[in-house]
Amino acid sequence: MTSHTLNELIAEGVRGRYILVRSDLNVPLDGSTVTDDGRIKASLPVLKKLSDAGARVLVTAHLGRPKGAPEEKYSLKPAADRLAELADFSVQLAKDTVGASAKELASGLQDGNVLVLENVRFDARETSKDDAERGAFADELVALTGDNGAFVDDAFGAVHRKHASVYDVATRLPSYLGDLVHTEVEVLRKLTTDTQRPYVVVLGGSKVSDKLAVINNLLGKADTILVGGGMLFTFLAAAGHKVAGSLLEEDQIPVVQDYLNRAADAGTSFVVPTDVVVASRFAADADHEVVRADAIEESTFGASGIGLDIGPETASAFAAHIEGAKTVFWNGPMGVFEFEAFSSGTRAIAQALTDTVAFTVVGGGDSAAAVRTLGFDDSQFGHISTGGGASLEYLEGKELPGLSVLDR
Ligand SMILES: Nc1ncnc2c1ncn2[C@@H]1O[C@H](COP(=O)(O)OP(=O)(O)O)[C@@H](O)[C@H]1O
Ligand SMILES: O=C(OP(=O)(O)O)[C@H](O)COP(=O)(O)O
Repeated sequence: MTSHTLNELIAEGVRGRYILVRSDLNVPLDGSTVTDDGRIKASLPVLKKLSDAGARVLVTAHLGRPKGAPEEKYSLKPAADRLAELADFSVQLAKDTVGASAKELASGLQDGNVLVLENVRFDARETSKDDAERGAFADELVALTGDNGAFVDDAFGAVHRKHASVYDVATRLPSYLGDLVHTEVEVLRKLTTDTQRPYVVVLGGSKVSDKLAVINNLLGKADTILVGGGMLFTFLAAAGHKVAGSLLEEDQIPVVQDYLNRAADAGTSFVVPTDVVVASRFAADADHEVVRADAIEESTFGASGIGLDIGPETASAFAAHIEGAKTVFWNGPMGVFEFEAFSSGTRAIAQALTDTVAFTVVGGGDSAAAVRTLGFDDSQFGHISTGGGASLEYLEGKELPGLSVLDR
């Protein structure tokens, strides 16, 4: 990559200039409480560097996946409040993204102050597939920076998204690579150029179709793919098993069948769970039991049972693969770790990663949150990436819009 760096921008001089920064502040919340502030802490250094240099910083970010209109539960307020607590500079939050509040607060911004704009996904144009629509939104974001603005992309977790605040603003302003994105890419680049084998990839989480898409290019790259989390049920269904009320993306079954058919020739083996924890309902205090993965509907809860974690036999099998690996990449919790009763699988995988001599990378907002909330420390892993989908797409060798747009 030959992008301009943040240090180059600082050297050009930013005092008094409006600098638009895309950060990834997509943090897990419990009501209005941030349950893991890893992404906020990771975003802080770039904001501080710009603030210290006298820039007037406008931060764009998303939270969750609102449907293109404001929704209070997706407000960036909890994230902005936490950022303000951690920062030694002024942080304000606009009530909108490019509306009256954003304009008024931006125009009153002093040198060194930071203004967070409300969730960019409250505007449907942010994620539109239509270039003109995204462009129009990008124009409005850029207009907030006046006539001497610049753009810094520091949202590693969103570099795989061709969205207005990631991609289109960079085609309109002098643009620079943020330090977080730079560091993340350096680590992942080393992993792809000098992969020590066996290379084991552990996949889970709930963004099933996003992550299934990535497997296509991991075939032949990874030696073993351990399948947990929400996506395991699509694998079980592809093998002809019933999964009761578990998370299932039926339209993805043929995709998974194709992967399973091609795996052996590609030199990649899939390890699919042999047992799962099935619950009576999606709740922390739900009744639950361990059943064979091919007999989920035979649990006490019948067709209404929901698989919320991998079982102990699967966790041990996964741990053995991780123990024998030289490189491990993990994205996506093995189960609904937010509920103690369904956190064992995720805990077992985190433990296995800390025990192995392999180089380990954990990627993803919720995966990083999981290892921290389960009591592990960042220092126990080779690298904790702020991006799950982004790091997976980087590892599969795909061109990432948020990075390629910064290339000179
Ligand atoms: N079996 C399951 N059913 C439903 N949700 C699950 C299951 N296993 C894991 N999850 C959920 O997946 C979420 C994280 O998924 P995802 O966003 O894809 O991960 P990351 O942010 O690490 O990339 C967690 O909130 C977890 O509760
Ligand atoms: O949480 C994120 O990605 P991740 O769950 O893959 O780590 C990023 O903030 C991107 O969010 P998105 O997947 O809704 O575009």
